[in-house]
Amino acid sequence: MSRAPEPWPPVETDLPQRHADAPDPGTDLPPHYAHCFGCGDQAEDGLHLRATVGEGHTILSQFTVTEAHQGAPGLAHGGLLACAFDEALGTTVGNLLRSPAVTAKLETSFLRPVPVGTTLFIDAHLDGIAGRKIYVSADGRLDAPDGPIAVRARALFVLVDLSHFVTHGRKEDLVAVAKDPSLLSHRPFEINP
Ligand SMILES: CCCCCCCCCC(=O)SCCNC(=O)CCNC(=O)[C@H](O)C(C)(C)COP(=O)(O)OP(=O)(O)OC[C@H]1O[C@@H](n2cnc3c(N)ncnc32)[C@H](O)[C@@H]1OP(=O)(O)O
Repeated sequence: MSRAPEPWPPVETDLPQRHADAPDPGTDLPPHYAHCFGCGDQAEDGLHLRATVGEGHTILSQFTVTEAHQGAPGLAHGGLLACAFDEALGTTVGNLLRSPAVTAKLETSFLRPVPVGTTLFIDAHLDGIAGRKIYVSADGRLDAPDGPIAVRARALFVLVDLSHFVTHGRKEDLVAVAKDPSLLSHRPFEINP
């Protein structure tokens, strides 16, 4: 299998415009949903990823690998690392464009093992937009913002209407959110951006 990088983004794109209401660089972002496996503070054994807005088109996230995240003894599970990148990339799209979007495609390259106890520093970047398609990529570094790269990811997110979540979400969870809106982040999306 060739390791030659394929062109990225794979189609012609425009540079995404940061939404006028995107949080300022340096802002620490709250969990977007309390029960989100990636960032939720009520998701036991979740990743508890924390994200801070960076300059330009970037968001910096970090999470610490725990015993609950193992694949092999003492090492993070690769699928779980992919989950962390899905979250970090989705947070980047959602916060900088202020529009709901879902992951359509996620590609991860695992370059180094990630031991339990490691903190991964994930630097995610909005790369391009083509209609509803948003291209994003990220590097994950071991134990420091300038540590060695352990994981790389790139993804296609597709902008969706909020009705996507109402149509497909489990009813009892939607009802729970309606009863307690604090389960969701306090920065609601615009319905018609
Ligand atoms: C602040 C908020 C923070 C949020 C963080 C959350 C992080 C976590 C994010 C997730 O994990 S979301 C959950 C996992 N993803 C899903 O459940 C999505 C499931 N898939 C779908 O619902 C639909 O397939 C989807 C909305 C992605 C697309 O369906 P649509 O009918 O709306 O659109 P369509 O199929 O026409 O695709 C739109 C464009 O995207 C392209 N596309 C869609 N899926 C693709 C794919 N897999 N590969 C390549 N291209 C793809 C498609 O070809 C097309 O390109 P063109 O506009 O050029 O024709």
